[in-house]
Amino acid sequence: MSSALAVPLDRATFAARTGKPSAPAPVRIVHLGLGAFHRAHQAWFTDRVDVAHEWGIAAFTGRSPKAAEEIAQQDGLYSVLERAATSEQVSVVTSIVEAWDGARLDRLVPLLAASTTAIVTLTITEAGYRLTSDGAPDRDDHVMVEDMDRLRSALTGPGLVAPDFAGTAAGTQAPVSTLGRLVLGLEARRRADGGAISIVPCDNMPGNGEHVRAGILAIAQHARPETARWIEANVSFVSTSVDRITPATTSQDVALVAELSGWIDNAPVVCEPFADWVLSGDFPAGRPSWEDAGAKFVRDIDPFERRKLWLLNGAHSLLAYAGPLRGHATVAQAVVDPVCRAQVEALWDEAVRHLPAEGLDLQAYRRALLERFENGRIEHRLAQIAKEGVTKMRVRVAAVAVRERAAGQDAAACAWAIGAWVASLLAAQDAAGTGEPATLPDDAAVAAVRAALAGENPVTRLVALLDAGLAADEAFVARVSDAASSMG
Ligand SMILES: NC(=O)c1ccc[n+]([C@@H]2O[C@H](COP(=O)([O-])OP(=O)(O)OC[C@H]3O[C@@H](n4cnc5c(N)ncnc54)[C@H](O)[C@@H]3O)[C@@H](O)[C@H]2O)c1
Ligand SMILES: O=P(O)(O)OC[C@@H](O)[C@@H](O)[C@H](O)[C@H](O)CO
Repeated sequence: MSSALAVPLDRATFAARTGKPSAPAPVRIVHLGLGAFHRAHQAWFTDRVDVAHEWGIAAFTGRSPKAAEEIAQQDGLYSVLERAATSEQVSVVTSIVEAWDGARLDRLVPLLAASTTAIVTLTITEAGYRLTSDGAPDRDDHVMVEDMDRLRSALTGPGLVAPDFAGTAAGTQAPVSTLGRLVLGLEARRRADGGAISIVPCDNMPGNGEHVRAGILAIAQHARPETARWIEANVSFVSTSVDRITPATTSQDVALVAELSGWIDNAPVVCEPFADWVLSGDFPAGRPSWEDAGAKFVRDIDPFERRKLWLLNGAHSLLAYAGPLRGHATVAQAVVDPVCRAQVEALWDEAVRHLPAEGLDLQAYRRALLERFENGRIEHRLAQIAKEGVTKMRVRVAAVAVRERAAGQDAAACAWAIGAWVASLLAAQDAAGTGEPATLPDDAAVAAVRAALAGENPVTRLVALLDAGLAADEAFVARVSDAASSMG
């Protein structure tokens, strides 16, 4: 269809054209972090299975209100453009029924308190949790530190929650971090006797359910021990491994969606056809039958998580740093570079030594990953993946290196990947010239990265940001240093 004939996407027009219900489903899921991935994954899974129209999602942005404003103008509707190597298709997702700025605590808190709300999902990026690697609130993060104190005075003060919550939200006591807001909402649920609920983090972190549980309990314990006890007894934390390559949407994608579908949609998402969701944990207040769209519910999620983080995400991070140094801008370009590809394969050889041989079909998984990476219609920018390198490299590559070294191996491919990260930071610093601060990729740990780059033995100090044991391992650091020099 010509995009000139396209019409704005909204619920009434969509219902009239398709015969689908025009009334939104009731809110039973709250989502925090209304970015591209939520729309391509959890909202898409829910949309596919919710034939009875029972599971509406109220989605909140994490930082900027922009995505919420765009989607709210379309009554929550948006298009998913699935791009395979040789074909593409567009579908409209209707499961998001409300879209809000995350700062709208006057809507968030009552929803979290309502007994009709059964599930909270999150995609706020790894850094957005503001936790240390062991799940403790990050005391070096001033937002987290200030929120913990705000919550302590808010939770012990009178008149915090509904019906007069809007006034408090505008006041100084309102938390600004996502976990702070969540603890506030859980306290409101406790006071409202809203019952049990599941929290389902969907970010790329190992043991994400347990990790977030530890953080939320520590924040609540600091604010009000009674809140922490209620959370322990009533909140189920579900761990997940999530997978669907979803790059940031471009203006060309917006135009293409109008051309292919006839909808003027200012908030489409683009992703690959592949989608995977593995979950482990309880849903005491119910859940959509996500398994009908291919989700898997397992007892032990650990092998699935490690396979995905070490193979898919590990390779992504390797390419994100090595690729630009070799002139590439996207995953599809970098993965066909013979040097990068050989290093990806070598990294995978190291990682699979620490994965169970049974049940994961590792050879087929690796072959499929290469095909997915080579899909040139998915323009996955390496610069997007390179952000938050410290958090990502810790769990995607350093975790494998630690196991390799403990097993007496040289961990050469892990060292090469970490060397690429180091080389990219050193190159950014050099590019800045004398006296100018380097323009480094976004990273919550950027101050520590800058300090490491400015001091003596920058390679050792950078490796120390990933793992102290690796930094003390002279042979390993020498390999990282050699790899970085060969790329610099
Ligand atoms: N995009 C993918 O291919 C993909 C695949 C699997 C998992 N994920 C997970 O989803 C996360 C989000 O990816 P996306 O593609 O939706 O990104 P995005 O940039 O489109 O959206 C990120 C969302 O997180 C929020 N956010 C960012 N930093 C935050 C902070 N410090 N505090 C609170 N909220 C914050 C933003 O406001 C936004 O709502 C990733 O970091 C990853 O953990 C993404
Ligand atoms: O989303 P991030 O920033 O955690 O990581 C970038 C990519 O590695 C990631 O988004 C993958 O594309 C995704 O995990 C595939 O399922």
